[in-house]
Amino acid sequence: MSSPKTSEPTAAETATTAEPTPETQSAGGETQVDGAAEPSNGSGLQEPEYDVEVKLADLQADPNNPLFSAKSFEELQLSPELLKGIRAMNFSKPSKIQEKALPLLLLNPPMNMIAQSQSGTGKTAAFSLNILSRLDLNNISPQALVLAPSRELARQILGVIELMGGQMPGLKVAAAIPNPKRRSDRIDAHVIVGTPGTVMDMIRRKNIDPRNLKVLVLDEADNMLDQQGMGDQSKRVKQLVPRNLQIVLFSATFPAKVIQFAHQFAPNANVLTLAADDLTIEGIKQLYVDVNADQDKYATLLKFYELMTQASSIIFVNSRRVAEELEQRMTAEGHKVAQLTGALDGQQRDEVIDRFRRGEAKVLIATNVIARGIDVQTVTMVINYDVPVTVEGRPDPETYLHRIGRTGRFGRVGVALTFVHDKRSWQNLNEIATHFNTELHLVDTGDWDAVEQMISKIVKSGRAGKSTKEMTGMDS
Ligand SMILES: Nc1ncnc2c1ncn2[C@@H]1O[C@H](COP(=O)(O)OP(=O)(O)OP(=O)(O)O)[C@@H](O)[C@H]1O
Repeated sequence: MSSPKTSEPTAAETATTAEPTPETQSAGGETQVDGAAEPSNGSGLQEPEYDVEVKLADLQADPNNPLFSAKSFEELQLSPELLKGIRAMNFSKPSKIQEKALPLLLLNPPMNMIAQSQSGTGKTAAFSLNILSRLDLNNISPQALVLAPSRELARQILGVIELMGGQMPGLKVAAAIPNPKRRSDRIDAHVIVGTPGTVMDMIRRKNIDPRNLKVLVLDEADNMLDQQGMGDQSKRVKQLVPRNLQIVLFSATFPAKVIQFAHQFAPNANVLTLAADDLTIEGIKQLYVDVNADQDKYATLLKFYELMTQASSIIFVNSRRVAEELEQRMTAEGHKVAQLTGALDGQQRDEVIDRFRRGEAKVLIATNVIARGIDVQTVTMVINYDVPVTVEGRPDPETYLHRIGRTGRFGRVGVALTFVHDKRSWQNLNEIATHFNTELHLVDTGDWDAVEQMISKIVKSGRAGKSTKEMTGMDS
């Protein structure tokens, strides 16, 4: 990053309020599996090139054995119903993480797994296939439990499992997310997907019977295990479920501070990891804009508005207050935006995210509640209106990575644009870029035509695969 043109901030300028709900926190990490660029998938999209390191808990699985790298779904000996489900999703071959993780996940007797792969590379399908292949459909009691950090993500995972298991007769999948009207309802389903607080509460009230659980998945596992995230809740859930179940931890990030706890939580796990340099996705063009003062941020944001509405965009902010202010101001000026923060009730949150998924709302202003896991393929632009920071006000590389990962899903291209407005925010972003050893490009707001042309070109091109220079007109 080039040096900031902005001056030293005042304390007031730098103060940011992290979203206080338990469903907001971040994660970060380093790690590395082998592999070359994927040929085109069924969708015509191409996965980015990256290496995954495999660490096996015991040597019963030889990583060089072709059985432990599945090049097709057929060779995994899945049921015909599951193969039909995969076809219905238009997946023609496994993604890199699916290729590596599935043979290990499906081993019998089951083994625990800690697996890392970049955002948008198909982790959900990997753990969902494992779950679905282990169910006894004749027994309508919970056999698999998936925990996720937000209701939005839990609902999304539920949708994937239902779609993938759509050909499995009698399959029941249920959500355990906050719902004041159904707090006392008992859940009879084969698979439960929920947020940890609600799941814990429902097990204690005997509305979820944990006795037949065989698989426990923590999606966004680093966040679910972090003491500043949902670590305590996840630990309590684990105390309430059978001891011998298969524990599966998935995330794009595993920062050093949680990795030890992850190994305690999922003992003797097979481990799939990525190198820190491989964490960012090439299809996501990372830009930043340097504005002079806080007030100029809004004016600059408006300049991008038209580009944002060309497809779908998310504007991330660090507090509910800024989300509300931006929404009110933009709406009053006739712009169509929606807002999603932990201040809304569950029903409102569901309505907002569903409208955004359907493309009825194109610009979504959000706090970190939806920074992780949300898969809306039409999102071509992510704006960090505020540089992500931890509750202590430190730069938060993991949240940055998860936020920008809402675009550029499964080989698509996207733009991630971060605003810096003073020395502190510039330093924070610079630390994030250094953490991932990645280059961010300065947008020259002196030439709007060029900016517009460059971003439109990326946004409209839709898919990755071209060189950065070709895509952006910039050297990477
Ligand atoms: N084998 C496959 N072939 C084609 N598309 C796939 C395949 N696997 C997953 N996808 C698609 O890729 C997209 C991203 O998948 P998913 O949401 O599971 O990513 P993720 O790795 O969990 O990302 P995040 O880290 O952001 O949670 C989804 O739209 C999914 O349908």
